Amino acid sequence: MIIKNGVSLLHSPNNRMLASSAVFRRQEFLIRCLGVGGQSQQFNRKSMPRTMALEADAENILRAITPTLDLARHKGQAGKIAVIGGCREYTGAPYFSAISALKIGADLSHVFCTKDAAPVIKSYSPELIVHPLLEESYSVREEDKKAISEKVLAEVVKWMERFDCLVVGPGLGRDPFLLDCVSEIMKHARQSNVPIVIDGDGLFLVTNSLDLVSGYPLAVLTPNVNEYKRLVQKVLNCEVGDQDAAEQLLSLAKGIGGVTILRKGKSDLISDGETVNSVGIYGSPRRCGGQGDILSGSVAVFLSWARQRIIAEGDLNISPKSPTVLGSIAGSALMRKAASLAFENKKRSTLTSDIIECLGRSLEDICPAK
Ligand SMILES: NC(=O)C1=CN([C@@H]2O[C@H](COP(=O)(O)OP(=O)(O)OC[C@H]3O[C@@H](n4cnc5c(N)ncnc54)[C@H](O)[C@@H]3O)[C@@H](O)[C@H]2O)[C@@H](O)CC1
Ligand SMILES: Nc1ncnc2c1ncn2[C@@H]1O[C@H](COP(=O)(O)OP(=O)(O)OP(=O)(O)O)[C@@H](O)[C@H]1O
Ligand SMILES: [Mg+2]
Repeated sequence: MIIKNGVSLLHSPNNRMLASSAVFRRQEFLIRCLGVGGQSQQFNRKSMPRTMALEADAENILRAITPTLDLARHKGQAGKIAVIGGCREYTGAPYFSAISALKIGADLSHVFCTKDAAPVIKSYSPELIVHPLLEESYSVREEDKKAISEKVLAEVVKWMERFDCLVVGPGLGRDPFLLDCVSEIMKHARQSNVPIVIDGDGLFLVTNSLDLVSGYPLAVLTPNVNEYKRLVQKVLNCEVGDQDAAEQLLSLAKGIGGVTILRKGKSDLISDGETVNSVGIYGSPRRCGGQGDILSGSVAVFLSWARQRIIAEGDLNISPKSPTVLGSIAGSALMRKAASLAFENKKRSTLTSDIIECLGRSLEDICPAK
């Protein structure tokens, strides 16, 4: 392993899974430990026993990718996000994700949800653009399914080119017909090179249909404890505790062809199959539902911003380089800072909406608007 200017390269000599993988090719894996200001150190392969994830310099990354506010910019340039989610049972999750994207600084936030969910989501906020497009099996006759599926896809495709990022899954539900339609939407997004953040029931879908994301470098998966467990069982055919956490995440991201995975937990761990970063900024001990939804909207915005900057300016002179990893680190850090701030005020009664209210101030503390 080499640690140089806060960036460490390492490998895992005991990792049979990686060693046996066709893609391993003896390369070394990058683990970021930015901002530690440590001495450069050299390790050879044998002296490094296992993969480690070291803390990312999230605040610097946030500053590097957040666009300045400029009177010359027009609506849409700070990001257009679409959330695919929202069904009869769950209307909060897509709302939390989409409104978080706006509160962080995206210009436009759309929600594509089922017909039942749309009026409810619209009533939470006039800021969101809500499309009542998706259908669940109960409302569709068997003989109409093909035509309806084509209509849904055609409607979403009309908008697709305009989006900087999709978030697929918050409150989507697991209806098979609906998930088939969403698979087609994802295939189209992929053909159009639109980044996709996949969370909640979107992870249920891709765990059962890995081809939807496998090998797509603009995909970010944001599993919670249960979602991660299901992915590990499916892809690595083992259990979560069977391997060191960072090493297992690296194998998993590699196993899905280099997608980025943000494993949520006490510390968030992020890997694209080449690097492992951790974000352990103090968050909140409250685990109320909906915090993962904030995270998905947050990652979508920062990923869009990182990608825009990289396309416009080339090398941003920060590490890591990948826009999906940068977006994940920034999204995680901001969510955790906002959760900590909300908890300071609300303690045991902290709710997801309290955290959303703290997103703006948390970003302002790191990158002031002026
Ligand atoms: N207000 C809303 O509309 C919300 C809807 N949500 C949606 O609900 C759907 C299902 O998401 P879930 O997160 O419940 O699915 P999971 O598969 O993660 O959870 C299923 C079950 O596991 C339990 N569980 C969750 N986290 C756990 C942990 N850390 N350790 C042990 N057990 C745990 C839950 O209590 C639940 O009974 C998704 O579509 C999601 O987006 C959630 O995002 C929460 C908020
Ligand atoms: N033990 C923990 N300590 C501190 N922060 C945590 C912990 N677990 C999760 N988080 C943070 O909370 C956020 C949401 O993670 P969580 O695991 O609750 O997602 P989720 O189950 O998908 O949430 P949702 O209810 O929205 O579906 C993440 O950004 C993560 O950093
Ligand atoms: Mg979730």
